[in-house]
Amino acid sequence: MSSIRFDAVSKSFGAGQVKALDDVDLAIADKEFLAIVGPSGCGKTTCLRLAAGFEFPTSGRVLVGNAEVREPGPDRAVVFQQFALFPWKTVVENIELGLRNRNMPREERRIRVMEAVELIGLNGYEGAYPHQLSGGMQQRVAIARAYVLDPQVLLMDEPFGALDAQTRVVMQEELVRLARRNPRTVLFITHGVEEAVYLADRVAIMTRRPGRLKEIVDVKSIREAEGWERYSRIEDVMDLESFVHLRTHIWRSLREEKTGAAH
Ligand SMILES: Nc1ncnc2c1ncn2[C@@H]1O[C@H](COP(=O)(O)OP(=O)(O)OP(=O)(O)O)[C@@H](O)[C@H]1O
Repeated sequence: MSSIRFDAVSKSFGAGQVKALDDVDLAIADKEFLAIVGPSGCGKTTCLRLAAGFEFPTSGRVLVGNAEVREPGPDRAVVFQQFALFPWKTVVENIELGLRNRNMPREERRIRVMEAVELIGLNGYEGAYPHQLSGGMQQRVAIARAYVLDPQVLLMDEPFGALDAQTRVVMQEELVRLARRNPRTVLFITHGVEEAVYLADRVAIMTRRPGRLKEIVDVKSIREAEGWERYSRIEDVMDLESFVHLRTHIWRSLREEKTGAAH
């Protein structure tokens, strides 16, 4: 069981001058994919860093699998926008780094890494160095590095933000495929409304800073009712009336926050 729960979480920085989060209650179910969208600076990354154990709430509690988060742990893997691969290590060496840190025996490591290489479609590039790979391939290595640890929880902060539009689409489609084959509890931060609707089971919309939860949109029930899963291409899903409707709804809600129309 690897749910994530924010229980009345507030977070301030710098002796309280900057209030980033204000009384956030949010529950992400085991194996659920939840995306957070919200205006810049509303506290999205702060939510993720709290779940990762890189930061701690000023008040309230963050729980992963019913245990309060007190430090980073192997049950949670984090993927950031900047891939942060080691340039002097090959694809395989980059992917197996976390397993080495866990003192996993060499043969087991090899099997796990090869499975991840296969899953993420990097066969043939095992010995390549990051500078020999495109941005999309580098990000796939970063995602494989997270998956190989077989974490119960994946925390992804704008993981495709630095990619060009076409590569981004390929990565989004791949993540959906991976999520179906190997579901994990995912907290996904994005500025992309379409990306959120395409990937997530639910989309949480945050208010302007100090970030509070404004609304949670249930995408999964509509995705299932409207049979989005029949389509493997993002553009076909994005064409569906039900998709457009959800996207527009979230856009409006976000625009209210940006322009302050709701305040
Ligand atoms: N370590 C820190 N020290 C001081 N202030 C911080 C720190 N981390 C975040 N903040 C502030 O907290 C607020 C929320 O930041 P956060 O990065 O969580 O927002 P965000 O929603 O992820 O923003 P963006 O969409 O622009 O990435 C911002 O005002 C930011 O300046």
